[in-house]
Amino acid sequence: MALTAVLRLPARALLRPWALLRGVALGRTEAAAGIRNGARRFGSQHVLVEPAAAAGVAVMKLRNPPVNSLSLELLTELVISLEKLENDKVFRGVILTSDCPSVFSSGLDLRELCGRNPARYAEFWKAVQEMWLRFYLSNLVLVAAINGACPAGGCLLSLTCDYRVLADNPKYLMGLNETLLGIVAPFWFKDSIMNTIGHRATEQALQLGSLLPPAEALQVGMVDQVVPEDQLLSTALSVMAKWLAVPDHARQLTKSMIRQATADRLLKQRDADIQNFVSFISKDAIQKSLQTYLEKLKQKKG
Ligand SMILES: CCCCC/C=C\C/C=C\C=C\CC(=O)SCCNC(=O)CCNC(=O)[C@H](O)C(C)(C)COP(=O)(O)OP(=O)(O)OC[C@H]1O[C@@H](n2cnc3c(N)ncnc32)[C@H](O)[C@@H]1OP(=O)(O)O
Repeated sequence: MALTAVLRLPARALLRPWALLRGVALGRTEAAAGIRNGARRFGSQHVLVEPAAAAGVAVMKLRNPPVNSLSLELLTELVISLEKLENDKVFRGVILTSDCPSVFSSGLDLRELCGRNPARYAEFWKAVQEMWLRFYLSNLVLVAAINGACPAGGCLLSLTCDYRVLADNPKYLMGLNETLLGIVAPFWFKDSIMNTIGHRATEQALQLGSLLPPAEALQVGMVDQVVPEDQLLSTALSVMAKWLAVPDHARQLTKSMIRQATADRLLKQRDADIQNFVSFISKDAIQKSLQTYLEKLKQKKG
């Protein structure tokens, strides 16, 4: 960034050097446009973060076209973006949504699960764990504004949030469909859904790999609200206002009291969980199953 451009920045941007670094990553025009609007706007290649109209609230958009598959890069950038917001005392809440049309996130990037070596599988799985732990235990209020299909890892990401609003569109299916791919959701995926929809509903949803349309997702408690698509963001903002009316320290300690034990189950056995994943995913039968699923997805278009 040229010195003249730096000098034109408001003082508050200069106090946050990472905002400048992001400006460099974004390209000068986009960063400058954000600041000209009186709002700090930043992003990485796959995650766009901009302040919402409401004070203290940021909107975090996933942008890994075409379907926001959770690649190692996207997972890493999500964690970095959240950490930056947590360290910036201005922000108290985040609305998580998608920048890709009609898909919130297609889940873990299947290309990360096929044909890689054990070291890469281990690195990828560590990033999945990290994303889940950081989002699940975040001090910030997280509201998911789900504006598209939300299978598997996409559903998991939304389950880390404190509240989920889903746009009412019959194509926006949601759930943990791992069994349909011939794979098994790890225990912490299961814990996330069970803490949300309860034991009996989880028995069915997880074994059947159910992908639920909005009305059913609402009925089972997978989401808290279903609204017309054009009201998604305004609803998420209203929900956020209600959550931010509670003093942070009391809400944060309460959240941690409810969630820490679930996170600790993974924290106590992170390495074993990685080893489990690597040996499971490396099996020939699992690789075959995933390849077939990926090919079917590709053929769907033809
Ligand atoms: C006992 C021990 C247990 C140990 C635990 C071990 C293991 C657990 C392991 C793994 C857990 C994994 C969880 C996951 O998240 S797996 C991912 C599951 N995701 C899905 O099933 C969703 C698949 N995608 C879709 O259904 C559709 O794409 C979607 C509804 C999201 C969007 O449909 P749309 O019609 O708009 O787009 P498409 O034409 O289908 O897709 C466009 C393009 O993108 C490719 N693609 C789709 N999803 C993925 C993905 N998840 N990863 C990578 N690529 C994806 C698709 O193939 C198309 O590609 P192309 O044809 O344009 O090249």
